[in-house]
Amino acid sequence: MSAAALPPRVAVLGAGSWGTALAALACMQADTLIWARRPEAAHEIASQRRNARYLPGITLPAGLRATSEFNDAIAHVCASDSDALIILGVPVAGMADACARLAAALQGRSHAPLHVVWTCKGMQPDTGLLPHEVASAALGGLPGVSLGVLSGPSFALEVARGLPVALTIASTQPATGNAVLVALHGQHCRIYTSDDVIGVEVGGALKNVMAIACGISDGLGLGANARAALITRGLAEIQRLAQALGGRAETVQGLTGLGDLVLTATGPLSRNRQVGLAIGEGRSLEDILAGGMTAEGVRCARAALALGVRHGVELPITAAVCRVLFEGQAPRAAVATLLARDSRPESPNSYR
Ligand SMILES: NC(=O)C1=CN([C@@H]2O[C@H](COP(=O)(O)OP(=O)(O)OC[C@H]3O[C@@H](n4cnc5c(N)ncnc54)[C@H](OP(=O)(O)O)[C@@H]3O)[C@@H](O)[C@H]2O)C=CC1
Ligand SMILES: O=C(CO)COP(=O)(O)O
Repeated sequence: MSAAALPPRVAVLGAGSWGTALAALACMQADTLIWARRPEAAHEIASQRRNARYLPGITLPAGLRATSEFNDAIAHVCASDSDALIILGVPVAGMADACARLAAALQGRSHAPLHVVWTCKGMQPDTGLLPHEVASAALGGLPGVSLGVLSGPSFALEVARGLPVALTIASTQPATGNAVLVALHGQHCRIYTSDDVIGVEVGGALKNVMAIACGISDGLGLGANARAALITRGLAEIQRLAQALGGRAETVQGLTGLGDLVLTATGPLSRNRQVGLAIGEGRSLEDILAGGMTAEGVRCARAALALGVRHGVELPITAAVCRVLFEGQAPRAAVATLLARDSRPESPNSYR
């Protein structure tokens, strides 16, 4: 697959840090409009070239247009006479809402092939549904609409600064991979393609939980050896769940699994790691999340554990994170419990 075709029109729905950084990237080669639900956020992007709350210090490209009118964003892509791309930049908690809104806005509109891709990393808290299940329920039956997930190791602030990044688009529809490739693959951004939607989504969801675990360990001052062990055994845990759900081990070992796990578990910009660090230093979860920070590993930990139970997959690190976050177990006691487990073969599948 090459990036030879004309770039599609792009609408980015959600103007937080990642939506804005992706829109800034896309507008370098595609006609791009970003939608923010708050009018003042759209106005700040359009008139001041800034999104100070989410990307402090960044000047956005002059070519990026913004709106707070949802229908304007949908009209922008539907007006295209060739393939167009919608990127959902909302967290997993806003995914069902955004998909329902999108489905309603598309009713009765004609459009060329429309590719809808999401960037969220997590699971629905109550149901454990992965993002593709949420998207399929709302959008799956719509004619001319195909779906995919865009993921990988990518701190929004670094991307907004024009630093290099590699991302993976996973879709069962090659045309969706191609639309993302043509819109985003370029000087600073490499796009890889995959058809393993489940593997990509489980990697993105669980790496946040592992980043919390590594943050806790570092906050306790347990050292680099402990962090390396958590990353490696965390990867094995992610692989077990991904395979049980139908994903592939090779995907977990790629950008969206290992790559994003290493980034998030060690990178100072990670909000999930910051949550873990603060817990390890003795702060309460309520206090840490009081400012409204997006840290999807918190709610994902419980959903993933329940999913593991349903599928007979043991997730010891996820279970330890849950005990610390939700059951009041002291972080040091959780570490002791992990260390006291019986020895076993290192293979990720030795648990099943
Ligand atoms: N930040 C990063 O480096 C990366 C993030 N991601 C993933 O991308 C997703 C978005 O994260 P990120 O941009 O960081 O999050 P942020 O917290 O920075 O921003 C979230 C944005 O989504 C908006 N939003 C939230 N709920 C809804 C909703 N129901 N309808 C419409 N808009 C909504 C918020 O609007 P408002 O401002 O009005 O509250 C805000 O603009 C997450 O799943 C994250 O894991 C992936 C790769 C990198
Ligand atoms: O997903 C991310 C980088 O790929 C961002 O991680 P955090 O949500 O922990 O900040």
